[in-house]
Amino acid sequence: MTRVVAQGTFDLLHPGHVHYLEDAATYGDELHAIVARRTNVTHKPAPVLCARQRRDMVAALAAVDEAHLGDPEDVFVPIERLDPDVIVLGFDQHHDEAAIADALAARGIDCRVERASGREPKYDDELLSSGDIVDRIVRERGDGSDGTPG
Ligand SMILES: Cc1cc2nc3c(=O)[nH]c(=O)nc-3n(C[C@H](O)[C@H](O)[C@H](O)COP(=O)(O)O)c2cc1C
Ligand SMILES: Nc1ncnc2c1ncn2[C@@H]1O[C@H](COP(=O)(O)OP(=O)(O)OP(=O)(O)O)[C@@H](O)[C@H]1O
Repeated sequence: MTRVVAQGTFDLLHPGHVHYLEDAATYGDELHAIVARRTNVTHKPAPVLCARQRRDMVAALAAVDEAHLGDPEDVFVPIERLDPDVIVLGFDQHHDEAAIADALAARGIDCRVERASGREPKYDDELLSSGDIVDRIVRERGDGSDGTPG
């Protein structure tokens, strides 16, 4: 059995997330998804949804065998427990493959690091970004200041 790990924030699921997880699943037999804790999402606004809700939605996707809450402090704790054969990074994730490979080697974890493919929108109006979904909600539902009902 080849065990694969994917990870991300997975706030407000959209087809880009589904693409990433389906692509990651093709790297092995069993896909585990790690859901980032709010305190570790420092490179963009904090997620709207709590970590348990994000985990439960990711776990409901067909490509995912198990979804796990990330560790709040040490991101390598779940990796040590799951002991994957492959970690598949998202196509646009800021993580550096070589740095992760070095950290894995330092901990004696024998695991390769791959990068998933991206997914283009299928049609004009498709939103493939949690941040863009939030922006559209704020713009179109807003607080009533633009005349629309709050
Ligand atoms: C191998 C790996 C393991 C990770 N494990 C965790 C974890 O246990 N807990 C956590 O909060 N974040 C973890 N992260 C970090 C987040 O998933 C990630 O850095 C980021 O916050 C999510 O970014 P994105 O949703 O923009 O892709 C891990 C990242 C990597 C690369
Ligand atoms: N269009 C897409 N194609 C492929 N993978 C995607 C796409 N959008 C997101 N992903 C992947 O899903 C994973 C989790 O994404 P994340 O939770 O950061 O959502 P996001 O919508 O990209 O966030 P935001 O747009 O708010 O920065 C990341 O690895 C990311 O690469």
